[in-house]
This record gives sequence, C-alpha cells and structure tokens, in this order.
Amino acid sequence: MSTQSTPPPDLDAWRKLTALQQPEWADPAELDAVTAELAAQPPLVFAGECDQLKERLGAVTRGEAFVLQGGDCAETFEGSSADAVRNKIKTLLQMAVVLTYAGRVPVVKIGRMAGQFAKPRSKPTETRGDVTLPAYRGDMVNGLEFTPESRRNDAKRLLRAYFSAATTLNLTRAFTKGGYADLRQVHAWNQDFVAASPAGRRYDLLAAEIDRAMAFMKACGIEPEEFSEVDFFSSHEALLLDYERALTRIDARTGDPYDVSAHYLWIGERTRQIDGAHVEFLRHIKNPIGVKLGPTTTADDALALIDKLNPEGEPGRLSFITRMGAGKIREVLPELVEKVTRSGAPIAWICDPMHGNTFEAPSGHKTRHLNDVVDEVAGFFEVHRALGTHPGGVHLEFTGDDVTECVGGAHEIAESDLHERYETACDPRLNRQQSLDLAFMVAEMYRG
Ligand SMILES: O=C[C@H](O)[C@H](O)COP(=O)(O)O
Ligand SMILES: C=C(OP(=O)(O)O)C(=O)O
Ligand SMILES: [Mn+2]
Repeated sequence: MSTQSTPPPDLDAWRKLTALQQPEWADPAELDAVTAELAAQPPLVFAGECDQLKERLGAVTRGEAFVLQGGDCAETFEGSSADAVRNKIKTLLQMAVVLTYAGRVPVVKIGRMAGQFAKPRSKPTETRGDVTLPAYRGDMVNGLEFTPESRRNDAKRLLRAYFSAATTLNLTRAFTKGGYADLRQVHAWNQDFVAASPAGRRYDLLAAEIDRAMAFMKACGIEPEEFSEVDFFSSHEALLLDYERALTRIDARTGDPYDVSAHYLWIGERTRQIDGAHVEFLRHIKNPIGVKLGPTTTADDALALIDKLNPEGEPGRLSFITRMGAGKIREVLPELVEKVTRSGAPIAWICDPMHGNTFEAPSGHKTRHLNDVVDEVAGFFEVHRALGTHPGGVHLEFTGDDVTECVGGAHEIAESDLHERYETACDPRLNRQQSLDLAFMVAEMYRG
C-alpha cells in the first residue's frame, strides 16, 4: 500500500504576489528583527478555540445562530485601557443579551478587538495646509499625531501591537470568564446607563424579564453553566502579512497551521484580489475567516473566493461580510446570495452596515447616519428573507464610550455636534446608546 502524504502548505508563497496596503517601513532591516522576535512569542489564542468558533459559525451557516461582531475601527495602544476595554465588552454583552432574549437566537460574540491595529487607507498620504505626511495606518504602523516623527512607519510597533493585544485578551478573558459576564449581572452592566438614556431604560425592562425567567428556572432546579460565563472570540483584519505570518504556528494536535494572532481573521475589501497575497496567505491557515464584499463584487468573484478559501466546503470556515451601502444593498446582494447558495457552499452571511455609509460632514468629520446603518441592515434582512437564506449576523464599528462620531439616534446627534467627542483614530463608531438602539432594532428584524 502506498502512503501518500500531501505536501505542507507553503506559508510564504504570498511573498511572490502583490500585497496591497503594506507600509513602506522606515527601516526594513528592523522588520526582520521584529518578525523573528514575534515568531518566538507565545500564541495569543489556541487552535482549539479557533475550531470552537468555526463550529459555532457552522451553526450560523445552517441558520441556527447569529453573529455579533464589533469594536473599534482602529484600536489604539492608548485606548486599550481597562476602562475602555470593559466598556466595549459591556456594550457588546448588552447587545448580545438583547439579541438573544428579544431575537430568540444564540449569539456568537466576536470582538473587533485585541489586534485591530492596522488600517488600509484610500490615500497613502495626508495633507494639512502645505504639509504632506504618510497617512496614519494604525498604531501597529505609525502614530495618529500629524508630525513627521509620529507618522514614521516604525516596525517596532508590531511588537507593541502583539503585547497590547495580549493585555486586551487577558482582560477580555477575565471579564467574560471571571463572573462579570454572569447573566445574573444583566442589571449591573446597565447601572451607569439606565438613568441617562432611553435605550438604557428599555434594556432595564428586558433585564427585569430575564431576571424573572432565571428565578423561575432556578425554582425549577435549572441553573445551567451557560449563565455564568460567555465565550468571546477575538478578530481583526489580516492586513499586515508580515505580522500574521510571524504569528502563524503549526498546531501540535493536527499538524495544521493556525494564525494565533486572533480566533477569526478577515480580508478587507481593498485586499481581496483573487490572485493577491492576502487570499494566498489566508487560504492556508485553518482559522475561521471572512472576506469583506463591497458593492462592485460580482457573483463570479464570490464563487472564485469560495473555491480558493473553502474548496472543501467546511461549514463555518468562510463568512462573507457584505458592506454595500444602504442605497445599493437591495440591488447588489440578491444575485450574490442566490448564486452562492445555488453552488451549495456553506457561507455565514454577515452585514457590515458601516463602511458603505460613510460621508464627510461640512465640518470635515467622517461620519455615518444611524438611519443609513439601520436601513442597510433592514435591506440585508429583506434580501435574505426573500431568498429563504439566513441573515447570519452583523459586523459593527462601535465603542462603549459616549462619543459623538455617528449622527442620529435617540439623542439626535447632529452634524454640528460631531466635534464634541470625536475620538476615533479612523472611522466613526456608534456610541453605546446608538449601539443598544441598533441591537433592539436588529432583534425585531430577526424575529419579524
Ligand atoms: O476602516 C476602513 C478603512 O480603513 C477606512 O474606511 C479608510 O479610510 P480612508 O478612506 O479615510 O482612508
Ligand atoms: C477596512 C475596513 O473595512 P472594508 O475593508 O470593508 O473597507 C474595516 O472593517 O475597518
Ligand atoms: Mn473602518
């Protein structure tokens, strides 16, 4: 009998292909030293956890669960404080409770957190007055401050990103496993918020119902473990391939490569070229992955991505995160979903209602209107309902803080209010009130 072994995947084949959106490092030799150091660091996540997430996403492809994925557009080192991380987790947990209880669906919770430090940009430079400097590409590359020193693309930042991701992950593990995420705390998460906001008050009523349901179950002798902690997964855009490659390890159990920088990685709209380096690299890792699909995506593009990224049709391996814009989703999405569904490929369809709806306010702030965000999600549900397919989740840019970056919502943030607390390092995020409002609306759409 002949023993045929498949050759190991070439994890460096991407180096021969075009990789868009990679920074030009000020000191390329430093990049080699830094990636060697990264390659010797412990994993941030474990292969078994990635498999667990893949299983949950498999349930999403079968219509049995819903993804809530979100966090900052661009995490910053400075913004990774315990308070900021806790506020984000708290907001995500509250949104998940709303979706689970009001939407009656198990929610897969994925943070855009603990590694979301690299940004693709529309332009390589930024000009203010008569000064032009390299564009900010995320804290993993350079600093937001508009000075030549800060905008220098510094490879040492890759190491700092790794350690910052480690501390954020440590906090998320503590918050989600150490009692804070216990469902019996549903009220406590809301205490600082309830008086200040309509969404907070609405949430409090729902929390009271949950309390009653749990008291009833307890009286019946049912107190499942699932009430006391939650599974929370990390994700970011796999943009800087030198970083992702350095954090890829061979899993001792299976001999397969996993990118241990996060549980879930996605390829951005700007780097999803079928013959490009990003698709080539991500096709070899075993993590669950996603691809952002913008309004110019054809059904053939989507099918080609499936062929490359999930040729064996493994459920949960591949999600498509569509970001069409509220004005286009009803026109563009149906053909994609229809043809992909006809191919038989298991796909988790996730709606990013943020990136197709950005505009510039007269003050120069990049913003989004909550109504457009809601409208794109509504269009996403309409399309899937009409085709009999499963609207599998949402992908959001939000923060747990009370910022003024997106307009609209119960507090009617106006374009003229944007300057008050505009703190994002890149794209405008929903604040806590807007996020919770949106969660209630999504829950209604899900049940509707
Ligand atoms: O987050 C997504 C992109 O990185 C971001 O929208 C790019 O923004 P820009 O168009 O200002 O470069
Ligand atoms: C860069 C992003 O989005 P997209 O690739 O969809 O433009 C992002 O998610 O921040
Ligand atoms: Mn963004």
